[in-house]
Amino acid sequence: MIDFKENTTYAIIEKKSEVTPLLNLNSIDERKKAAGEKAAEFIMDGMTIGLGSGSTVYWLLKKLGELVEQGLTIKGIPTSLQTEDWAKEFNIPLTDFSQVDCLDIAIDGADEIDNNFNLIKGGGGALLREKLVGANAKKLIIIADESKMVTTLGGFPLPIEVVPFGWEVTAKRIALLGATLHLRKREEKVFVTNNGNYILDCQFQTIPNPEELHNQLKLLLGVVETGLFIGMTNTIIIGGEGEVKVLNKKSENII
Ligand SMILES: O=C(CO)[C@H](O)[C@H](O)COP(=O)(O)O
Repeated sequence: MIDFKENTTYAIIEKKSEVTPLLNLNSIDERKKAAGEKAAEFIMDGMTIGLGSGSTVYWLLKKLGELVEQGLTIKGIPTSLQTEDWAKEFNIPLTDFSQVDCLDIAIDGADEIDNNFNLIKGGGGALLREKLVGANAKKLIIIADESKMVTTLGGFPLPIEVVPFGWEVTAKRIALLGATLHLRKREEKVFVTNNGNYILDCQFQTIPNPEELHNQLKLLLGVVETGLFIGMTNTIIIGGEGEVKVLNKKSENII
């Protein structure tokens, strides 16, 4: 586990990182909830918001639902059908990219976060829509419990979305890059993404250079998108033991 207070990677320049002590954050779920609820503080009236996917985002949506009930005016673009269902359950108004060119903010979970705030995403299979939404937002905030923080990516098998046709040959080409992989299944049936594609879960030994690997993968015919999110976020909110931390990445443009 990384000690953020002593790790210089998280030197604060743009905005001070912040640690809010909270009691009783003992379980992973409580930490996810704390991170999700903290993220709601970044939402302002009138914003259009990219709504990520996963169990941490659930808590954000629940909180946003409460704020909407109290009069907050927002619109969200969901990154999965599950998120769309939750947003509807919490009465969060929705929109889409036919109405909105650029989102004010997107908030999403992650499966792994490295020292440089690069991410592995796609554990829930929503990586393509998540990347589209994150890439079309002015700011992407990542929310997670502390267990997602790693020094180097690759402990979590990298999800890669591929077209169903010929997935077997696409898988062989990915394996040549050094991965052990399998086709994702749920209850013994092939898992199909919200875009009608398949997911290959690819275990690389480690991923010391995520950008290079992402670029290599994207050159392979049949690969739709990878779960590597590189340089897309400067802010992560981490629920840890007894506290929630807002960490801002050191900006390379500021001396
Ligand atoms: O990338 C994702 C889905 O595609 C999720 O954001 C990621 O899997 C984290 O999920 P959780 O908050 O449930 O741990």
